Amino acid sequence: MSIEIHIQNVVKRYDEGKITVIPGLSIDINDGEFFTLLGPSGCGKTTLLRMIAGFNSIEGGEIRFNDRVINEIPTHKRNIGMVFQNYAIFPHLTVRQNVEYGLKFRTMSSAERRKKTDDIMHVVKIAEYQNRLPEKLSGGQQQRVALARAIVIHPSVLLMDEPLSNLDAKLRIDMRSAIRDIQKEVGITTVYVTHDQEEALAISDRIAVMKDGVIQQVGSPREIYSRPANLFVSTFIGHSNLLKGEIRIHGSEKRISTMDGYQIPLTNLVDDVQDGQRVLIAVRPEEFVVADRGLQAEITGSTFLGQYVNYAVRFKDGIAMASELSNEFVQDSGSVQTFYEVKDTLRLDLRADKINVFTEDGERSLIKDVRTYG
Ligand SMILES: Nc1ncnc2c1ncn2[C@@H]1O[C@H](COP(=O)(O)OP(=O)(O)OP(=O)(O)O)[C@@H](O)[C@H]1O
Repeated sequence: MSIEIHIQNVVKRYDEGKITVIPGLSIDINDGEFFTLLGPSGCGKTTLLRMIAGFNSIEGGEIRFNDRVINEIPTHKRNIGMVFQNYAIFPHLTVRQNVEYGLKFRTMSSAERRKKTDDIMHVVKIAEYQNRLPEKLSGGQQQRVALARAIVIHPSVLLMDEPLSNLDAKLRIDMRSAIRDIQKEVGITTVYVTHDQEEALAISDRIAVMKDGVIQQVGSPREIYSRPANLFVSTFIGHSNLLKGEIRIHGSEKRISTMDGYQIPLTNLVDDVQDGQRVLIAVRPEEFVVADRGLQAEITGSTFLGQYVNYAVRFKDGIAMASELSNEFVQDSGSVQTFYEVKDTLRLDLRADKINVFTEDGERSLIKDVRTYG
């Protein structure tokens, strides 16, 4: 069954209404979509997920699954599958019994129950250890069991709250692709909570970035990374180097002037910028180009990371930043040096079509066509 989730102006208050955690939030989640709520600790991700699940009351607005308002519908009647960080699988039951447990409250023949369990263990790739107890499984395998138990009921909606946070770094990466593949195979509309931006970029169809209970931007991973709607999104997702600058308008041409006087022509600024307006320029590390012209920079440190060298750089106007240059890139640039040493000076140009420009207070992007709500 196809399910869209519509969240309209929902409000969450705690402590008898004294604390407002979500002041009025709206999102539409598409059928079959892998949708992620991303934000720093305490921004209200879990609170919102628990409202969708029915564990939290809703103090205003409504949540609908398709046309059906679910505000007052108890959790067990919402047909939801859930996976949390602590797996919550039963230690005294085998893998098969754990998965089958998901079907305990469904009326069906034992043959049907067995077939559904077999099918899902196959999809989630745990059939080979179906007779083992959880203590004989790795963390990743246990999380697969939890996932299998959540989806064996063919839920309308799958909710996951930081399901990978107990796993080590390597396993997290393996499991996030596994979760994504399984979700695409079964096609269940999924809401996923994480504070890990790389995980969100890797796993999601779309991401809602939240801060203090307010959505900052909704968009595809690519949109959010390359065209952040404000400074918060720009610095929360990936690394952004910040430079101060000013708008210069000469006839129909618009430029950004950095503090050391370097001028970057930009063709994609919004129409309402003013000559002399102060702005913030956000540059991803990979948007620097070693060139003959550009910002004067001095290397203040370097970290070798295999594919990349991460350089700390100081610019003439004194702002220090980290710049990641790939080894290959530095070689291909025609520079005589493959690697730079501390105290080396160089010039860094910026990829004008890639950089982002924000109002001085960081509240709004000044790049045309940036979508706040995808
Ligand atoms: N039962 C509660 N009573 C009062 N305040 C609460 C309650 N549950 C959560 N909060 C507050 O609501 C805010 C949002 O919490 P929530 O757990 O939703 O954040 P989160 O974004 O999921 O954070 P994390 O990533 O740390 O889990 C926090 O300030 C938290 O202290």
